[in-house]
Amino acid sequence: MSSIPKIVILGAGYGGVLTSLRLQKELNYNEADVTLVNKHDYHYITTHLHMPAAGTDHPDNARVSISKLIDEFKIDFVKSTVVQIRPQDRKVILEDGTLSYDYLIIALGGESETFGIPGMAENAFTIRSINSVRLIREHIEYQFARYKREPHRTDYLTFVVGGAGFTGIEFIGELADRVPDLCKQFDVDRSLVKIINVEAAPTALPGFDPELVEYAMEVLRKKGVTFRIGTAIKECTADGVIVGEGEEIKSQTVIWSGGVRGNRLIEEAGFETMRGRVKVDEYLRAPGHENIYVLGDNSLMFNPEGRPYPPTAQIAMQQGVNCAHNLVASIRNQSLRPFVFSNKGTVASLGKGEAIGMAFGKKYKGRTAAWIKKLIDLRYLFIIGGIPLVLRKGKFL
Ligand SMILES: Cc1cc2nc3c(=O)[nH]c(=O)nc-3n(C[C@H](O)[C@H](O)[C@H](O)COP(=O)(O)OP(=O)(O)OC[C@H]3O[C@@H](n4cnc5c(N)ncnc54)[C@H](O)[C@@H]3O)c2cc1C
Repeated sequence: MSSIPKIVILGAGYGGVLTSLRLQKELNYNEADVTLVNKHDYHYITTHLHMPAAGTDHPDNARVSISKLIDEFKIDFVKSTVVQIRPQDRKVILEDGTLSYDYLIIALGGESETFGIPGMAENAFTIRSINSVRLIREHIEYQFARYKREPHRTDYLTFVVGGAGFTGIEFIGELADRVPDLCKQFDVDRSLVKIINVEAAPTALPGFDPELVEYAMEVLRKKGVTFRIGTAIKECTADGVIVGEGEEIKSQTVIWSGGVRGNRLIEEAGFETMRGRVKVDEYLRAPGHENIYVLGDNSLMFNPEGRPYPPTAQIAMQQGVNCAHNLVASIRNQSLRPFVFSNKGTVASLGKGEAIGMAFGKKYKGRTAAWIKKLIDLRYLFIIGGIPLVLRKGKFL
């Protein structure tokens, strides 16, 4: 190891940003050389992306410039795309250069998991980044404009959302709120617009309390959403989806939110993975690599009952804090701290003023849950950017 250890953090999402912020606070001058690499020069607030995707908010409100978050005197930021991780050489290959490291933090976020459904990767949209939601937002408006030119094509006005997990449900809530405005803007009869949610599992929002799930579905049904729960999508084509026993739902807009996997670069680097996620040790390190930490959607950890923790921003943030602590401890030859997840609860938005959630050991729904969701979002802004960021972005959340 060189005299000043080199720490390279891949990805400025929830895990990467929290690791960076903690390191810049805890490390002493010249104790380590820290580099943060990210595809874009902004951090995006993934938990907010369902709004710009549906068009109920502007994409800019879901992103923050990285230079406003980190202290560039303490952390070098490199805007680049990682193309290869080479653990055997302790190097990371970027699209425009190479970085060597003593400690590596992999926090590149997840990718959409299509479970091999034919045509899904090619024909469906996914809600994963600022660029992906810009596309969805524009596409939705375009369908209304197209319908006005070809009024026999009602498939332009049919929106299929695959998956009734967190992302799918939050997006549907926003889309259902957006539709009346679009109908007004394009002089379209609301009854012609269909929002269909198709979910293979026997319930929407698995893991949520059944009473809250029923409430959520009722709220969304009242907004005009049709649920096809317990129905698998067999294929996605350029003309729609094939579901169940071969029924075709014609649609020009399929949004897939049915699954998340880890980043492909991790498998390609030779790490052992399950759906692209590395089963990390109690200190968040990849097995056999004491100098490589894997966080957030790229890591796999199990709860005391032996079930994997779902990939969430909440766990990614807590892992970032723990990872920074362990990096500093490693450099100072102190003992590492095992990661213990502290579940603060989960809230799913159902559109304006409506949400369901479990927090502080209690169930919440309606306006109260929507307020808790807002508080969670504001807390996040405060953690990463303090009061100035809360004042700048908070009003949009
Ligand atoms: C619509 C939606 C709503 C959600 N709502 C919630 C919620 O309410 N609560 C909750 O807890 N979780 C929620 N989640 C899940 C949560 O957003 C993720 O679990 C969380 O973002 C994971 O954090 P991460 O640090 O692993 O990765 P991410 O936050 O995804 O960050 C990964 C970063 O790596 C960058 N990157 C990727 N590939 C490369 C590359 N090759 N080179 C360079 N940079 C790269 C990306 O640009 C990104 O900045 C939601 C997810 C979605 C999609």
